[in-house]
Amino acid sequence: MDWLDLPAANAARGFIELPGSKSISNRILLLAALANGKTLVRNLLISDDTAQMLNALETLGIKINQISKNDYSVEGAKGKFPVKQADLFLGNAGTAFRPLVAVLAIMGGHYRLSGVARMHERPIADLVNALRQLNANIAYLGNEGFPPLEIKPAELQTKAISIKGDVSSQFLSGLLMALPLTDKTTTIIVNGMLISRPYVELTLAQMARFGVQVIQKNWQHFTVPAPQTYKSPGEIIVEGDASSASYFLAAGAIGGGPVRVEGVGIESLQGDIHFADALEKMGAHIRKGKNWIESSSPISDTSRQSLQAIDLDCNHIPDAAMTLATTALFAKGTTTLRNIASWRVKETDRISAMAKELRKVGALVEEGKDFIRITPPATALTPHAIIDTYDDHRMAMCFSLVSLGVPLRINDPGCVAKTFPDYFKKFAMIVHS
Ligand SMILES: O=C(O)C1=C[C@@H](OP(=O)(O)O)[C@@H](O)[C@H](O)C1
Ligand SMILES: C=C(OP(=O)(O)O)C(=O)O
Repeated sequence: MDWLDLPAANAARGFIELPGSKSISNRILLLAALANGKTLVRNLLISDDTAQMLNALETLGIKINQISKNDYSVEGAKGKFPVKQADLFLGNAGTAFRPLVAVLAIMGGHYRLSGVARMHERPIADLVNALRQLNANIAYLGNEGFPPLEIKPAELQTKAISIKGDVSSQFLSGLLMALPLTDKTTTIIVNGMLISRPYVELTLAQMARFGVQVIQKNWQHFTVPAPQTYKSPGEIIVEGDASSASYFLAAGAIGGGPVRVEGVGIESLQGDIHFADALEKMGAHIRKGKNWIESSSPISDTSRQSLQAIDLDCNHIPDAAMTLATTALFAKGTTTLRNIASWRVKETDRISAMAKELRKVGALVEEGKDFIRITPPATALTPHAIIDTYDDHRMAMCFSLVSLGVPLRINDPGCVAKTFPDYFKKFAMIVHS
């Protein structure tokens, strides 16, 4: 295993152009592949997760051309993938795996979908159960309730279906994107709590860009008129990734700043732009524009002051909330991040991984089923900790912030390739000693 030694830095300031949003990139690729007409996708995120989606779509017979580094043209297949039989490997990309299961279940072909070992531990039963209500033919090839899956052709029955929303919003997003392609209108009822709601809003917004409408009564009741056709909007520019922005904004709030991220701003639909509001609650100075956000440390008349701890329900920002956990190391008091049960079924058990690694730098940490509580060490952070990253890009990126206090080693830094391959190069551009 390789590692990266980060020296201690005492300031953060600068400007970062964000890579494209993972969530938007993979939605746009899928919808462009299903659309009528050719779509030019600009500023696509180039990372493991988007590579999984691109490879899968090409395997399914979609013609995709790379025009320049981040610009791709996608030839839409008018709602039907040309290839009717395929084995797809999707790594650990939830934004590829979940929507593709939903779309392929209604495609009338024979498909197998698998991923890395961790993907085979990430639940998918709620989505499979919803699709089975439509009479989709889906079998578990390994453990019941988890990938890998096999999908076979089936005579679909359209009707009202229900889905649970408390494990992952990606199941509902997948259904919403797939159902317009069926023959008849379906109603979806969400049973119980819907977590990570901004991602469902993002799904509906991307579908609307392709001319497809969903009638929504509230967040528990959706009617998907069908058949509908996705129509290429011609050109789409993918906005910057708001979750990736969180590390730089936190650095600005901890290390003086200003740090400005360019690519997302007040008009963004990505839920993770609200990470900036959480930083503001901690005392950071935040400025926002149409296409940028900037952070600086709290300033008093006389000196730079430290951040304050917060107690926050993080259900709306599940990914950026992880950044709050390491930012809490630089805040006065005890920070509690609540309503984060989904962390346990993502790239790793993120509550347990975060607790274990935070303790290595001297924090006092309490964890529960759906919360984490962090008190920074009374004196100073422990220098030279060796941080394990659990093949979780966000663990690696979050812990880079510790270098604003003390030097540390980050094991397997390459795991950032899932969403941000040149993260550490960009991080080095804004930290100064
Ligand atoms: O739909 C999406 O693009 C995502 C939804 C969220 O997952 P959950 O809905 O499982 O919380 C988020 O954590 C993930 O990184 C991306
Ligand atoms: C949870 C994440 O990824 P996925 O899309 O694989 O669910 C993430 O990027 O933090």
